[in-house]
Amino acid sequence: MSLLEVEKINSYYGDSHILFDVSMRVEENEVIALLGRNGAGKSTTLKSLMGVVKPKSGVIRHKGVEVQHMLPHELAARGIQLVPEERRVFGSISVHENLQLAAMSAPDPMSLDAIYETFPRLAERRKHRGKELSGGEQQMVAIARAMIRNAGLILLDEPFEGLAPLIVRDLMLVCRKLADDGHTIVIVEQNVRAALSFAHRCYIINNGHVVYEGTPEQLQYENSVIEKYLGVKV
Ligand SMILES: Nc1ncnc2c1ncn2[C@@H]1O[C@H](COP(=O)(O)OP(=O)(O)OP(=O)(O)O)[C@@H](O)[C@H]1O
Repeated sequence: MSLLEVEKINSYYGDSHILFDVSMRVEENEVIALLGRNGAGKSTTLKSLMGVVKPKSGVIRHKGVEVQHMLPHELAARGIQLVPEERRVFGSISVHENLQLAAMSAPDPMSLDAIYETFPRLAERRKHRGKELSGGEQQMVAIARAMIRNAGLILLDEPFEGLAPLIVRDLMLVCRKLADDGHTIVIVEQNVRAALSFAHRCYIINNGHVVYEGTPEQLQYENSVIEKYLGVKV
């Protein structure tokens, strides 16, 4: 049994049909990259996994239990945590206080010492206020908050968006460490090369359809797929 099984979900915004029979699976300890052009349906897929958008048909199973009817807070309680594109770090309180707040709202929080081990940069910046952090550091706080809640499945929505290349590199190292430590992650990202540098498998979505599934190694030989659906070199 996979940790997450998505079977033929169809999601809509009002009357607009956005996802068409999207199927995918996520194994425990696996990092999955969801790739595709702007407007392809990647964020809508994440929102469907998080209960923010309710699929009109299809099944989503988490640990073998059907969850497609559940509300976001019920899915969060099951250990599915979304790190949204807008990072929502509290600007007027310190990094440490931001993390403490996350720990206070979790039933069985991870220790902050363990978090600081994974994110040494946050340990250095623990006394700085949220608004004094760079975009990459804010993204680290957002990811750390999901980890503190002992997320069994972390959904990352465009974590590298709008960050300078050097900061993307730092954050990629963090993501690679999370992958090496066995965290299960679904990452939506426009920066294909960055996402594929630590993903185990990827799905490409185009016009709301899954058009490719494979490992980054397999994908690098699929020039026509890359050109048609991603428009970049991998
Ligand atoms: N709230 C909404 N209401 C109506 N249509 C929406 C809404 N959000 C997204 N869409 C449309 O749904 C389609 C898929 O959008 P989605 O955000 O899932 O794409 P994406 O692959 O994540 O792309 P991007 O990287 O640009 O966010 C697009 O055509 C988009 O215009």
